[in-house]
Amino acid sequence: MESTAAEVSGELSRIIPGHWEVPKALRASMYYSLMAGGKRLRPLLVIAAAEAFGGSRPAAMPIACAVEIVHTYSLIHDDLPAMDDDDYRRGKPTNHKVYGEATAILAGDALLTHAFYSIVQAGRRHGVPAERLLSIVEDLAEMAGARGMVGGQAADMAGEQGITQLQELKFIHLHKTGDLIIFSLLAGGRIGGASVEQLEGLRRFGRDLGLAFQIQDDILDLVGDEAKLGKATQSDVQQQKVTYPYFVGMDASLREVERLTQSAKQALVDTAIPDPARLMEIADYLMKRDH
Ligand SMILES: CC(C)=CCC/C(C)=C/COP(=O)(O)OP(=O)(O)O
Ligand SMILES: C=C(C)CCOP(=O)(O)OP(=O)(O)O
Repeated sequence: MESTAAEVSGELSRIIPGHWEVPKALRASMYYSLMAGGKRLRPLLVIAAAEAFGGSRPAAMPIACAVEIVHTYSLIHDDLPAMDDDDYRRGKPTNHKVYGEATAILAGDALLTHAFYSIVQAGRRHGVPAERLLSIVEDLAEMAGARGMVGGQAADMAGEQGITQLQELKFIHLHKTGDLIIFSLLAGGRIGGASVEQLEGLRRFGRDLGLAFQIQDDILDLVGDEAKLGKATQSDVQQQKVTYPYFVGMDASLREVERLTQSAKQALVDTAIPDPARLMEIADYLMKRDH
């Protein structure tokens, strides 16, 4: 997983074509957050899902980069004063702290737009059929936008004054975090030529994995090590956020991460996927992660 993540980082480091004339501060700000590290979880899922069906890694790579580009934009915007107002991300000062709010907003905008350019490169350079790319573009527009990640973030912002029901928090988790994880799996599956039933299995896997991942993020927000996480935890912020353990307690939250991870893996067992080992491995790794 580490070497695949390093390969993704290598690709991300040259994502903007060299001959494009891009204002210096904008280019620097985009690369600052893209290259600040991060687990590269979503690209790993794209590649593992593609390879689970015998899909080619070079063909999956532009899609893997696209989802990390969207994720990075979402973190830049999430950290802005108008949203979470965070000072640290991926172990470094947040984008707006270094480049200012205007450039940080524009870097996010440019990254989001660039994701669609990157998806198209899978067709231009690696011959991925246009019909598959159309479905991938459609999925990304749906799952990163108003019905997906942005919708989840909007619900999160609206609930800042106090979420009163676990059901509301689950909606936020499913969309602000889960949808991009589901997208990654579906896109990888599409690159590998997965059938409709197999895509449904990947969707079930992604849904439970995404929920487990965000509950784990909430747990680490309370008991995690800031140095390892590279971002502030609740011990360090003014306003306490309503997180999963707030509703059910820490022990039940840990058990829920385990239950959802098992349920995610079961979705793969129930679906005929030629080689699901790497996807299973990622699920197990995420359950034990400390950053
Ligand atoms: C459209 C936008 C801006 C989407 C942001 C989506 C997102 C998953 C933010 C991080 O959530 P978080 O605040 O729970 O995580 P962290 O602890 O990493 O800040
Ligand atoms: C969706 C959430 C919880 C925001 C952080 O995502 P990651 O934990 O994947 O962040 P990086 O490793 O990419 O920095």
